[in-house]
Amino acid sequence: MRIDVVSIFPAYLDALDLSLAGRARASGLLQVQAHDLRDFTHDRHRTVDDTPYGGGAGMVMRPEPWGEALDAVAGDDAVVIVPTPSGRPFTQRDAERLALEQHLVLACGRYEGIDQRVIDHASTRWRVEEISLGDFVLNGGEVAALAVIEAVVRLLPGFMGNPRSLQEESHGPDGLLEYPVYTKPAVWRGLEVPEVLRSGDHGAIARWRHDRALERTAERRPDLLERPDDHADGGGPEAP
Ligand SMILES: COC(=O)COc1cccc(COC(=O)c2cn[nH]c2)c1
Repeated sequence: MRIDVVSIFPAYLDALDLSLAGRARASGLLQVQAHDLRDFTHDRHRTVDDTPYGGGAGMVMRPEPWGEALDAVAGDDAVVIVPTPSGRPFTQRDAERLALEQHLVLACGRYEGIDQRVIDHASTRWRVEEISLGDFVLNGGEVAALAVIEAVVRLLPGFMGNPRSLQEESHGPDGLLEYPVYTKPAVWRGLEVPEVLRSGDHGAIARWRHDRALERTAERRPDLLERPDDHADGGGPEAP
């Protein structure tokens, strides 16, 4: 897989060298390249933003540099991913789907956003996905891009140390949150590990874990229990 990231702060992506993606890159199965949007400007001040038509606070990212950057970076098979507060919610299902792609281009917006014509024009040439990581606002797409890259890269075959751990994780096939986990010591600050987990009774352990996952999901994410088809693979009967 190849991942290109376009940003006015390309150094943000250096963090990938520290993470799983760093190992994956070493294995040659993944190429990640950050690009400075300002390299696609031609004025002395390398201007990337301007005042918004229609007025309003803040600045908007100019279309010309973005047009040239995407032309230079995105191949025909690329999926252009634009993190934005106004995007569709990004879920584990999306990470799984994107992990099957050959080329991802992350377009990191800043200020009040990127001129809409960039998205409109890009959509005539590539698959473009505007995605949201949550109902909050960052100063730019870089942190979101790091999160999307990590969520995708960890699913690539051969990158995750122990593939089994991919099956039993939150937002996994059963669509529930992860159950609580414990390790040694058996007693820590007077707190004991639940007895069942040390019983060796794997059936009882599986039941206990499912019950805890259900409990936690009902408590923290009741939405995941309402429409199973949105979150789990298959799940309940198809809606009529
Ligand atoms: C068309 O897309 C754009 O214009 C993107 O522009 C911006 C502007 C400001 C901040 C961001 C970064 O995304 C988020 O803040 C975000 C993503 N998920 N939750 C919060 C992106």
